[in-house]
Amino acid sequence: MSFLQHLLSDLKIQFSVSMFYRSASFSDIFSYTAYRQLSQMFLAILFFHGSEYILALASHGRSNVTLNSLLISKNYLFAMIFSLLEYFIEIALVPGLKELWWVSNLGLGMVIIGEIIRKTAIITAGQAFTHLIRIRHEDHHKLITNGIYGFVRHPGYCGFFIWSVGTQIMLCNPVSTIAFVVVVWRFFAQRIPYEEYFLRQFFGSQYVEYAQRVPSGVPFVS
Ligand SMILES: C[S@@+](CC[C@H](N)C(=O)[O-])C[C@H]1O[C@@H](n2cnc3c(N)ncnc32)[C@H](O)[C@@H]1O
Repeated sequence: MSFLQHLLSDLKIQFSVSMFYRSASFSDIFSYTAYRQLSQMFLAILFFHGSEYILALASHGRSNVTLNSLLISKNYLFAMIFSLLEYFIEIALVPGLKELWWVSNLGLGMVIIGEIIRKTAIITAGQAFTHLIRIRHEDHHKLITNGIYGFVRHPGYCGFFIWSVGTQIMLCNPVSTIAFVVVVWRFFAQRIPYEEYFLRQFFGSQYVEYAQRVPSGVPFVS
């Protein structure tokens, strides 16, 4: 073997060895678990907000859509930052908690199902689905009772509830899971009666009959 071949093969071995040690120490700090769960979280958030915005553009047109349609409020940002802090603290102190893969995969399933329910609602309602609750009737606003609205009256909220709680179960975050259930449920428990007050004004007995026949889709909200 020539000198050059020796040198190249030495370099190859050293490179492989250093790669091995690099990834070994890297995996001690940023484990596969953290990498996978945080990537799933990042993708879930990116897809949720991106698709909300794109569907709002498709239904209402560019001139009627602002960045508010990304649905990123201060409270929401606070909740997500809190949940990431919880995740990092727990993975450092009790890493075994994050290894409950059946829990994490259940959360991932909820994220996917919640997303499907919400986006099906947005597509079914079309122009009737506005991010701000309508308080004045517009001629083109028709009552939607078909498709997914035939099973629950508030599939958009039902989907978001499942999606948001699912993100926290996916991260195996016990504190944020409970906090998200309480906060998101309270938010919809107040919003639904307010929204339905106007829907009854717009559609009268047609809405009353619909509300009697079809459940809200948010637990314990009639
Ligand atoms: C953010 S969207 C949520 C819709 C619904 N609550 C849901 O969860 O799928 C709120 C807008 O949808 C309208 N809306 C809600 N239910 C509706 C229905 N069944 N038919 C037509 N418009 C509806 C309301 O007037 C409001 O402006």
